[in-house]
Amino acid sequence: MRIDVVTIFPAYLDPLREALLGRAVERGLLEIAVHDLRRWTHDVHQAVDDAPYGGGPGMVMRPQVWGEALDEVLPAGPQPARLVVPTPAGRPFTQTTARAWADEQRLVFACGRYEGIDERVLLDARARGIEVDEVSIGDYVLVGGEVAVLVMVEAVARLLPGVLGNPRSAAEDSFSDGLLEGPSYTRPETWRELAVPDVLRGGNHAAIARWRRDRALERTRDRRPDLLDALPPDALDAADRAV
Ligand SMILES: N#Cc1c(-c2ccc3ccn(Cc4ccccn4)c3c2)n[nH]c1N
Repeated sequence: MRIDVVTIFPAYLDPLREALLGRAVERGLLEIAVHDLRRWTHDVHQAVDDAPYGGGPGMVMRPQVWGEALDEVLPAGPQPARLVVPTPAGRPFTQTTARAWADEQRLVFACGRYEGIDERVLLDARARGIEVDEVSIGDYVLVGGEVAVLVMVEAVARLLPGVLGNPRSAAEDSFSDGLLEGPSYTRPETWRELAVPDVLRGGNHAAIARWRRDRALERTRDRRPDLLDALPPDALDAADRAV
């Protein structure tokens, strides 16, 4: 997979070169290129924004600059690519989204700032046959798209083959079965007079699986009842429903 990110703050994306993702890039499991949007300005001030038509607070990012940038980074043509535009007005980005995007050959992220990007940039991309997803990482307002891109790139990249040391981690993490993960423990057996639950030290794998499922159901019911409501009818068996 190749990932391109266009932004006026390229350094915001430096964390993509660190740790797990940095190692994945070094190992050739994915490519990441970050582009400074100001490269496509032609004025001495390198202006990327202007006042909104119709008035209102803040500024809007100019279509000319974005148009030239995306013409170069995401040229029209038969390449399967997806343009992702983070926005507070977007569809929710979820684990399901991450899984779908993990199958893409190319993802191009457009990081807006100010009050966002002129709508015609997205219309033009769609008119050029490019899949455009406007997505939000949560119901709160950030200052720009860069942090959202860090979140989404990590969520997608960890699903790529070979990126995680243990592929079971991605298959069994939160949301993989529609539930939140339950509590985890490691050594020592007792810490500040708090003991690890006996069942986890007992070696009975069926009992451990049951205990973990029960804790996941309890936690999901307590913190995210909406996820329980969204489960398919046959997702919970009688033992689950008794929790
Ligand atoms: N994903 C996501 C986001 C964002 C986000 C993403 C991109 C931009 C580009 C500019 N702004 C500031 C801004 C403030 C007010 C109205 C419009 N835009 C962004 C915010 N906020 N919250 C999320 N979950």
